[in-house]
Amino acid sequence: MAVTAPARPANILVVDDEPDLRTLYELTLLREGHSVSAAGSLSEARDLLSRQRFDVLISDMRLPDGLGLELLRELAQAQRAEKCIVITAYGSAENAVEALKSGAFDYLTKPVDLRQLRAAVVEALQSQRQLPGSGPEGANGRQGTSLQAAPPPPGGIQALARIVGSSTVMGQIKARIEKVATSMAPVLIQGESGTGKELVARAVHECSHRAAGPFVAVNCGAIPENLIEAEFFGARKGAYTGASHDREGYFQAASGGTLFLDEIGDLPLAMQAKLLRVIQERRVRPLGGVQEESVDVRIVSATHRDLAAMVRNGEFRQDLYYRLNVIELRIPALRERREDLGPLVQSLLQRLCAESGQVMPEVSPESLQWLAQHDLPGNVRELENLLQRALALSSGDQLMPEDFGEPLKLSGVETAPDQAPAGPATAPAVAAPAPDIPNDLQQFLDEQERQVLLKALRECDFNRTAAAQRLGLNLRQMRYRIQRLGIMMPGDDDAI
Ligand SMILES: Nc1ncnc2c1ncn2[C@@H]1O[C@H](COP(=O)(O)OP(=O)(O)OP(=O)(O)O)[C@@H](O)[C@H]1O
Repeated sequence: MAVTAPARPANILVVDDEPDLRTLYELTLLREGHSVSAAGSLSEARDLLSRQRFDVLISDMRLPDGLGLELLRELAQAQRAEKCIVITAYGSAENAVEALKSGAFDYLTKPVDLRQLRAAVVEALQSQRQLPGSGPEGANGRQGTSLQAAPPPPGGIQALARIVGSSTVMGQIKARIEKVATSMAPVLIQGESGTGKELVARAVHECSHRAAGPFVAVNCGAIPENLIEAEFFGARKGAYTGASHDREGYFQAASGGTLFLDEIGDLPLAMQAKLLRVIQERRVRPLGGVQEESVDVRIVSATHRDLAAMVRNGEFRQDLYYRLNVIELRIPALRERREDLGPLVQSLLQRLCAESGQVMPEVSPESLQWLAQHDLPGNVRELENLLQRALALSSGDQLMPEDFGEPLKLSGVETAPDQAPAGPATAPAVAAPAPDIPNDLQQFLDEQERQVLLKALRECDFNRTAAAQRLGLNLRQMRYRIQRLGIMMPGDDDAI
């Protein structure tokens, strides 16, 4: 873990029943310029906490008169602003997860690496959002820093504003994003394809104290299995044929920031085990490397699949699920929050028109009704594609239902009657049914292939890997075909 900036002098309480360790932590923190108080038990800690406010509390998990977690819960209940770092025994995943769930900012594993201790304190202090003039003032400072509902940084406010939706549930999700952004706990975002999981992940990053660091998005389903380890952990020169120089992996690239693992359910089982180890140890060994490197990333993952069911079926490791799912954000499908449809249509149209330099048309009430009647299994992404198509087809200054068109039907390919086409790729309408003997065989076959691909993609929630499997193709062949046929696959720019 890299210590990036020196911590501002802070007021820290260390709770550990081992006098030697207590002294070690105390000296380390004093050397950083902090004021340190120490306690050897829960009751001593409670006593100090009742008389003073601290910036950071560092507590061992097991104390003679109870668990460090009790302090965390009491502080949370009293809405106190102390950031808590818990020290857990080596290999006790349950405690680490439990601590994060109870509101700890972060945890450290024994034996504590003092560099990690210093780094965790720096981060905890950076993550404390201060209202102007409300900064903690050291050991003898003001009586109370209680929880301040300061707004997120400007980038965070913008990222939250990009998530359009005024439904109650979206309001709750935004409030939760703000809240969870101030800790290091892993976040798992679940929701159907196109519901805005990546937007949410970015907002978590932008609202966090890591906003100035990188946000690295990885589509776990798009990496060929033989390259996955090098892509994640980096590779040393000569580690495999063609590795002509040292290469950093996603973990190194995201250092100091957030690593967004999209489509985590697509991660092969062997790789799941390796990822778990990295998360637990906070260290990676690049492929072909001898030395391990410490990693400093916050992990946010997402999936449109039912991970809990995958765990039950043995397709996803339970221990990894447990580690990733410390904080869960579930994004509802668009059909479950239809009140968001109107604002989304307006906002998406605005963006699409600005991008294409078009004057923004009005949307007729009939069009809105038409949209509301459809389930839109591809959610906001499908809505975006429908609007793009309507913009291309519309000739007036008002979008009408006919501009959204009906699904294209070609002989031998069934398209569900209530499903609108997924995007502009389907826009070039074939006015007449295909003739028995086409004039242009290649064009005819391409169109057939395009329809089959679109149908498979739609049925697999636009997941390329799943659609490829369905069609007996590998991912590379699928991607080649999508590109060759000019299918405007939603989220193309997300794919790695
Ligand atoms: N609430 C929203 N407000 C504005 N735009 C949205 C919203 N939700 C999704 N979008 C837009 O829809 C598209 C899909 O969003 P995003 O990529 O975040 O979805 P996703 O859930 O990650 O999809 P997938 O599971 O396929 O990766 C993007 O263009 C995004 O900007």
